[in-house]
Amino acid sequence: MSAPITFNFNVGVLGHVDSGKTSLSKALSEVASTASFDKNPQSKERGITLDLGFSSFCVDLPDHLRPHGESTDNMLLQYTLVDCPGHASLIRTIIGGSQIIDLMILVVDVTKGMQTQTAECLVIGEITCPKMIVVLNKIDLLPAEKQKAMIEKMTKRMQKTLESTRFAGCPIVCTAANVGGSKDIQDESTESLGLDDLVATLKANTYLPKRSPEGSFIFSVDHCFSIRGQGTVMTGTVLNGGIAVNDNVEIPSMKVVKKIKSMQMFKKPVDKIIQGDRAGICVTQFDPKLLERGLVCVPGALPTIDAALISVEKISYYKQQINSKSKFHITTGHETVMGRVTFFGLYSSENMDVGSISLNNFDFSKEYVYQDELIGKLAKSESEASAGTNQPIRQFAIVEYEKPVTCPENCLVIGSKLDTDIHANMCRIAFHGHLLEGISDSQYLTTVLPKVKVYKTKVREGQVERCQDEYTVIGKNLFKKETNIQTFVGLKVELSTGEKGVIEGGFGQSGKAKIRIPDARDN
Ligand SMILES: Nc1nc2c(ncn2[C@@H]2O[C@H](COP(=O)(O)OP(=O)(O)OP(=O)(O)O)[C@@H](O)[C@H]2O)c(=O)[nH]1
Repeated sequence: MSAPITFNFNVGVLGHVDSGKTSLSKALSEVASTASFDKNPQSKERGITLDLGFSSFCVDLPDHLRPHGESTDNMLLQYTLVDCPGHASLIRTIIGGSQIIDLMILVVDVTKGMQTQTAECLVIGEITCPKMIVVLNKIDLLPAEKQKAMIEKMTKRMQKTLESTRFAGCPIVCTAANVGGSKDIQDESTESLGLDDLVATLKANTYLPKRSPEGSFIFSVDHCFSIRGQGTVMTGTVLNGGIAVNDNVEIPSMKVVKKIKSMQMFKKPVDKIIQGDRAGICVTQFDPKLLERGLVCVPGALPTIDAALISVEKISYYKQQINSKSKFHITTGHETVMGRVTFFGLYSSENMDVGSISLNNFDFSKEYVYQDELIGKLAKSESEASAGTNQPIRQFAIVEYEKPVTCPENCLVIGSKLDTDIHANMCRIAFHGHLLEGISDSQYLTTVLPKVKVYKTKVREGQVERCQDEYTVIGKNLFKKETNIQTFVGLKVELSTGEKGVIEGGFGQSGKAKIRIPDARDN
């Protein structure tokens, strides 16, 4: 029989520390590759491959994924499980792998429910993952007589939590990945419950992700070792594009270009690899200690930058104040480096295509207003922003990195405070966005940054001079004669009578302002 056609589907296994991610990944691989639902002998042959948190198993391609009614006899679906660490490094690892995670399994310890990192994983999932399955693990720890009721209660609680997320209504499955919780998950005799149900749910929620060989080849290396007489092997995942044997790859962190001698996918030699594939790439010899983890690409595809213009969206679970000019851990693509962040907002309704935004597009003299802690007041929608509140329509930031970062264009950016005590029960992820422009010319930055003026949030008091009409009053003593009132248009005003209005513009030449009281119309 000819070699089977294998489709690959990447599953991220995430959850709080000790929820049972590793146990579940192991049990899932074993159950799936030995269970009766696999009639194809090839799937067993491929078995489990374990390396640094990655494992994989194959099943027959489920019917709903069969292309155009073709027979699936010789088609396999390979699941690659990415068992993500539950600790602080989680964010780095997950964001690193997020571009290839097609579905996330969120593991919850059923005896504990949502924990801090469960929430963080949910946040990361919302940013990066199209689909999710929740697994309530360790059901064996629930007393038999109360098991059903407790599972129901926890399921309801999870459903409620998920209601406000993109994952509302996602499947919730109960398991015991390691009945009795033997400390040694390598123990062959471990017993599990609910795994068949999980595999069935996983299959039902699997889709064939679009993988493209187009675009610049970018490969995330998670392991590197040398084979005497052959070369150095880098194992990892193709994030973008594709590459073939004999092509050259660049290792930006080492500033070298190497020729690809051979490649393997799950122990079988291959000539080409494309986006989403997990592979080992053997290149001409170099010291593997110099590259434990990192990115590799076609020469020139990954610029190194010192600063960046990014788009910004606040994470609602992050409760601390976010001040402009403060420092965050900034994960840009695959690297996490401290950065000083200057936030600013675009208030103008000017039609700007975010994809084409660069610092050159901004007219820093008049179009935009900047505030500190502005991000905390993010508008929920464009209509809210343009309805006359002082909310920016879009938010941006300039990040100045403490050391240079090598990253793909338009990559994901996440701002977090990873030094927050993990036990403090607080979400550490503050905002996310995309890289809009990398800046490697620090001189350019010194000319641009001073133009981003930060206005402190201030309350000014003035008096109503007179009512101009039913809905408009003229206010005085709010601004100085020389102030450009245009930059304050849209800001909120509250009258001592409790009515709320917005600044509509200047009035006359002496710093007076026209204030619209929309509520007056409704009364
Ligand atoms: N009773 C019971 N114990 C379990 C179950 N699943 C895992 N455990 C135990 O829980 C502990 C943590 O399991 P791991 O699989 O290492 O958890 P993890 O989430 O991968 O842990 P980190 O990677 O450290 O975050 C181990 O002692 C396991 O044996 C289960 O279903 N039932």
